[in-house]
This record gives sequence, structure tokens and C-alpha cells, in this order.
Amino acid sequence: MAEALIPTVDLSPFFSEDDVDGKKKAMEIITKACSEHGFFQIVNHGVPVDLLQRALELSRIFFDYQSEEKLKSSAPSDAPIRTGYNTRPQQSPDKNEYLLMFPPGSSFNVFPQNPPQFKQVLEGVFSKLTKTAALVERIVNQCLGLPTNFLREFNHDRSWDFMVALRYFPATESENNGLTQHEDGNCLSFVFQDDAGGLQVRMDGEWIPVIPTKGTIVVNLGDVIQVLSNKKFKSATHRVVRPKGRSRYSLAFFHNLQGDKWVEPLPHFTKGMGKPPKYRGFRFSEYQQLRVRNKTHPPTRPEDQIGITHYEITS
Ligand SMILES: O=C(O)CCC(=O)C(=O)O
Ligand SMILES: [Fe+2]
Repeated sequence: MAEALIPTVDLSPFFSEDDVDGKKKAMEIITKACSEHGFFQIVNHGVPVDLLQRALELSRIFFDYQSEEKLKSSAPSDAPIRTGYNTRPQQSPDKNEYLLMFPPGSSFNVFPQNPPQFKQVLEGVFSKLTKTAALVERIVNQCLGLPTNFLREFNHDRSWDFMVALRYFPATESENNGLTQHEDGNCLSFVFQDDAGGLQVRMDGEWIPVIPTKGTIVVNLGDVIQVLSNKKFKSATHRVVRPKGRSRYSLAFFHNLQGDKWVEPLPHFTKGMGKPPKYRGFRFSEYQQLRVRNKTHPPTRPEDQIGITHYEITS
């Protein structure tokens, strides 16, 4: 039942010229999912499944090293988000550690020397996911009825996409929060989780677990798409719950937006539909900074974290 609530979309029709029906069917499912919750899963997405599995295996090896070894790939940097190996502040409710990278070749990247193939495999996954994200963005563009290539042209700078390999610590007797309930701030995100599961989606007031299925990538829309579309498409609310007795590993990829970009509801969804804008405009970098602060200085009450409601027009 729960699985059926999170629709799975076969992307193979988009890799062939003439499967018009297959494309149409996929777009219907995506349109419905994005209008309701902003969450769906994809298969036949163009990323080799064994490459994704390998990345998780190497992650597991890396995060099992002693702190001293992991900290060798931790570096303060001028990047808008800290790259390399990071832990959460002590007071953070998010009980995980992670390795963050910008696109292969970015001068901000810091990779571990060990395990030896880790860098190469992460870079390989990144490149493949970049292509899949461009495809999903194109499909979302079409589902929204925007002019061809609108989102691609609006969001043309790929330098700020990033990927995180995460390790969540086992739950304790009293506490199992892995990642506090949130919406992603970017355009769209991909998650590949190991068989421990733990990713949960908010649907109609309930938390629905995303059951891990081999080779399936979870897609969620972020706040940028929600604002541009004046809330026609939703930014998915999700969280991670830690399993008992074992760590959980995942990869999260963020198809991002360049910081200087001005984000506001597009006329297509406001004037064009006779509707008032639901958000005031903002510079993306400003929103990103507020969100980074949520992480570096977590508020005492999780509900005080800044999210997209900060820009909502309420009256
Ligand atoms: O690790 C996961 O499964 C989800 C990660 C996530 O939602 C995020 O980093 O924004
Ligand atoms: Fe997220």
C-alpha cells in the first residue's frame, strides 16, 4: 500500500525517439505526483545500478574508518556549502556524517585518498546523475506547460550542483531522528538509499516510508520549482528515520540553482492564470544562506528552521 502511494516512473521511453505513449503515460504520473506531493521514483533512469551500489559500498568502507582518517578529507573552504567530510554540530538533531562534493573538477572538492576508487566512483555517479537531472528537468518543464527549454535556460549553470554521501548512525533506544523534516531548497533532488530504508515522505498528514527497491532513485521537487510554479507543483516534505542496530547509507544529489538567480512565481502561473503570486521574489543565495544557518546554528525548536514559508505572501 505504502509503496503504491509513491509512484514509480519508467524513464526508458525518453531514451527512444518514438515511444510517444510511454512518454505521455510517464508525464501523467509525474504531473499528478508533483501536483500532490512532489515525490516519485524513477527506474531505467540511465544511471548504471551497479555504479550506484558501488558508491554506497565504498561509502560504507569510508565512514567505517576512524575519525582521524576521515578528518583528512575535511577542509574549511570558501565554498557556499562546506565540501569534503563533515559532521553535524553536537546540538544538531540530525545524527549523521557526510562527504559533500560539487561537480567533478570543482576546485572546492576535497576527496579521501581511501578507499582508493571512492573519488572516481563518486565522480562517475555525479556525471550520470547530472544527465538524469537534465532529463527530469526537461520532463517537469513539459509537465508544467512551460515553453520548451525554459527551465534549462533559467537554470543553465551547473557549477553549484552538489552530491552528498551520507552515513546515519544507528537509532538509540530513545531517539531515531536522522534528518529532521524539511523541504529541499533547490530545484530537484535525487536520493539513492541502501536497504535499511528510513526515508519518509509526508502525504496527507501522514509519514509514508519509501521502501528501498533495487536500482530505484527517489526524486523530489524542491522549493525553487514550487515558487516558480506558484505552488502548482509541490516541494516534497521528507525526513530520515534511523534504523535500529545498524547504520544507514545514502546518496543525495541536488540539481541546484546559481546563487544570483532571482526566484519568483512566473507570470505563466500568476497573470497567465488570473492568480495572485503566493510568494515574494528573493535572491537564491539569500535563501541558501538562511538555510545553511539552520544547519550551523540549529534553532532549539525544529519548527523555527527557516523554510520557503519565509517568503510566502499570506494576506
Ligand atoms: O539521506 C536521505 O535519504 C535523504 C537526504 C535528504 O533529504 C537531504 O539531504 O536533503
Ligand atoms: Fe532532503
